[in-house]
Amino acid sequence: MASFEVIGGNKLKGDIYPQGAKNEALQILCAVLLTPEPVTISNVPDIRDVNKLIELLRDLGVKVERNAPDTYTFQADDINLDYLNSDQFVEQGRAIRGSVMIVGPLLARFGEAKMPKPGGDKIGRRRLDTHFIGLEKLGAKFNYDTPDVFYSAKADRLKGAYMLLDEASVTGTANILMAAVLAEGTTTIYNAACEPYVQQLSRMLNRMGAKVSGIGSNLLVIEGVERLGGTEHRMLPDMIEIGSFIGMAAMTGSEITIKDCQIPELGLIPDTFQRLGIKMEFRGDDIFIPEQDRYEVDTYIDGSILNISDHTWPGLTPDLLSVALVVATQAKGTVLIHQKMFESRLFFVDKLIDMGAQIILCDPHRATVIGQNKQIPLRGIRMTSPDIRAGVALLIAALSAEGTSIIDNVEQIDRGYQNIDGRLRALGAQIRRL
Ligand SMILES: CC(=O)N[C@H]1[C@@H](OP(=O)(O)OP(=O)(O)OC[C@H]2O[C@@H](n3ccc(=O)[nH]c3=O)[C@H](O)[C@@H]2O)O[C@H](CO)[C@@H](O)[C@@H]1O
Ligand SMILES: C=C(OP(=O)(O)O)C(=O)O
Repeated sequence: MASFEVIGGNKLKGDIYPQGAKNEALQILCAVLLTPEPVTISNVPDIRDVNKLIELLRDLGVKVERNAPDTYTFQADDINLDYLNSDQFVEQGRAIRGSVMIVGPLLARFGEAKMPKPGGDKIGRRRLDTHFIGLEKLGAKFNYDTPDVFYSAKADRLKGAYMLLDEASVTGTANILMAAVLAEGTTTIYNAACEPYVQQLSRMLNRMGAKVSGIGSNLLVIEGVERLGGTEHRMLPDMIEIGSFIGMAAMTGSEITIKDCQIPELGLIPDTFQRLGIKMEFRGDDIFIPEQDRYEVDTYIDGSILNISDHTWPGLTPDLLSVALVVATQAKGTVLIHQKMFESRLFFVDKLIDMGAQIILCDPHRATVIGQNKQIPLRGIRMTSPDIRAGVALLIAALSAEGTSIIDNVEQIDRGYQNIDGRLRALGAQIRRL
């Protein structure tokens, strides 16, 4: 297990480029299974979860060529379905959340798929009913009854259907969409997730010859086609990384420019940090965060305490609440952070409390943060990164803290942040991988 040693309290300065989006990459990579033709993808982040999925695809028979550090060509013209029965596949599938999205494409193209319970963060219950019920509506038959939680599914040609999802699951929508594009007839997915990731996937599928409409809304209509062809696709910048950098700049009182952000795709993210008091300027497509020694939390119009909570897109993504929470610890004012979707994502506040933050964990979903207005800085401690976003929030806390912090289990951070220590050092951070 690797660790970071962080000597906090330094101001950072400079430009930083966000990596390609992790959660988009996991969808887009699975979509290469839908065609025997080459698919070239650029702005692919060099992070653990994405590299693990690329390895899984390669082992499944996909030809993988790395044309540049962030660009790959994939060709799925010789898939070895027997690989799905191997122990190695089970191990790979269990290691990442995104692996579940091979099921839709495999069912659509080959009529069968297998899948262990996928991995990802242990941040609460992460059920897959939405995926499976949607695929069943298209005609797939699932077998769930295995003691080692290994799902298998079969289908003759899938048939389009109407479905109202019980929740707007992000990976669930992507999985069903990737199956529906090759189904016979029309599929309607109502209460679909509409994150930029799903929009990007839909546009890529259309470039491959699919007929997806309603992109960006919660009503997707898909007219099935016989086959899909190759395409080129460029990943969006990672909006969660952009939000993390905004929070990091504020906590460390640093002047930072986040380059090429595709600002129109960020939804409520900039607004949320502005409500926490962080000043920013949009300079073309860059976000400039000026040096600020203090920032003050907004209240509602009637003067009541601000509540920052997650919601399905276009609401605020749950993946940034840990960062918003850590930023609030040094703001002037009080904020209620309400994590509605996941029940185990706020427990990391214990570590922030050990660092001196004033937080009341009201219940597993809600924490009240009483900001210190930078009068009492956090202090460095030794801590463990419990999940990817809590990990980055603790890293931001450590960068702002007085003294030295050690963060253990940084593999969690490496799942989604490319060479984070190197990139932060380039901004002047004192961070070392142990
Ligand atoms: C690989 C990937 O892309 N992971 C993301 C994806 O996970 P993933 O696709 O696994 O998450 P889902 O969208 O399925 O659901 C996330 C959680 O929110 C709950 N839920 C979901 C929708 C809803 O309308 N109401 C509701 O309560 C679900 O029950 C579940 O507990 O989306 C999550 C929600 O944005 C993000 O945190 C993850 O980073
Ligand atoms: C929870 C996340 O990832 P995963 O779904 O891969 O666990 C995340 O990206 O914040």
